[in-house]
Amino acid sequence: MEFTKGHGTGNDFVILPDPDGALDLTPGLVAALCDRRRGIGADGVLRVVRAAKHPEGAALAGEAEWFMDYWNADGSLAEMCGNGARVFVRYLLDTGLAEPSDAALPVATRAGVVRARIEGADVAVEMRRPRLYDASTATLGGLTLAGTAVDVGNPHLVCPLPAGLDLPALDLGRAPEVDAAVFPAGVNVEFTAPGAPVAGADGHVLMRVYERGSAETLSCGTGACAVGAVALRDAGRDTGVVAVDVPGGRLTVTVTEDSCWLCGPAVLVATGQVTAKTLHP
Ligand SMILES: N[C@@H](CCC[C@H](N)C(=O)O)C(=O)O
Repeated sequence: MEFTKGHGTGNDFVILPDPDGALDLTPGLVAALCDRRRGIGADGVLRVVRAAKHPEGAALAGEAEWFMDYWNADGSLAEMCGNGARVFVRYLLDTGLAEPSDAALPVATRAGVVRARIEGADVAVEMRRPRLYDASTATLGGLTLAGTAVDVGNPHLVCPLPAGLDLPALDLGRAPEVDAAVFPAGVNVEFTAPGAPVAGADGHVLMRVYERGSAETLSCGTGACAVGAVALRDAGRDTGVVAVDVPGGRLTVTVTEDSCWLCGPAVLVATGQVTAKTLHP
């Protein structure tokens, strides 16, 4: 099996080219590939498959040639992955599966079609506008934090830390406890603190994330979009630009009237061959 390894602000992926949807990708194989000691190691898998050849992509084949079949490291599926979409587009362009053009490149996902463009060394992806829909809480150890539930195609809970709590000191070694009635399918939880003003941005937020299906990661693109939307709401704004600093770097989130752009670096670092048999004892 041929693979490429890539990342966006340290959110890393094993990319599997499978244009015709021939690969028997299972939760067990995904978890084995993502294992950081016994496999290649990653936060998730991106299968690159023609939309027409994937049961969940076929309906979108008229709008996008490629379907991003995204899997979390534990072998679960997710609707959307913002950094994954940016890395996916980098892969399509670098391998010649898509041509660079001035027009935005459409990619089909479980959350619908997203559109991407290259901005210098960065890849920007336009996703749906985050929908803030509820108040809830996350409990970490003995600490319960208030947060806002946000739908970015996948579910998020954004919890700003009260003054006096140190973001780097949070222990994200275990999953935060959340309200299963609000998040029946689980949730990605973002913890935030205010950042110093950044030129050209309406807001600046520092973020750490505990991802559903992948534990703590160095970055989460949809999470950054959720965080950006909450920061704008808290500043009394509907639209604007927010710089979101994650442990893996900086993402720029631009919330417009009807969509959300996520921009940042997307890098391919290695290619190789892996044998499913070796991964599966
Ligand atoms: N890291 C991703 C989000 C991946 C999916 C998430 N863990 C979920 O289960 O919803 C991103 O960059 O958005």
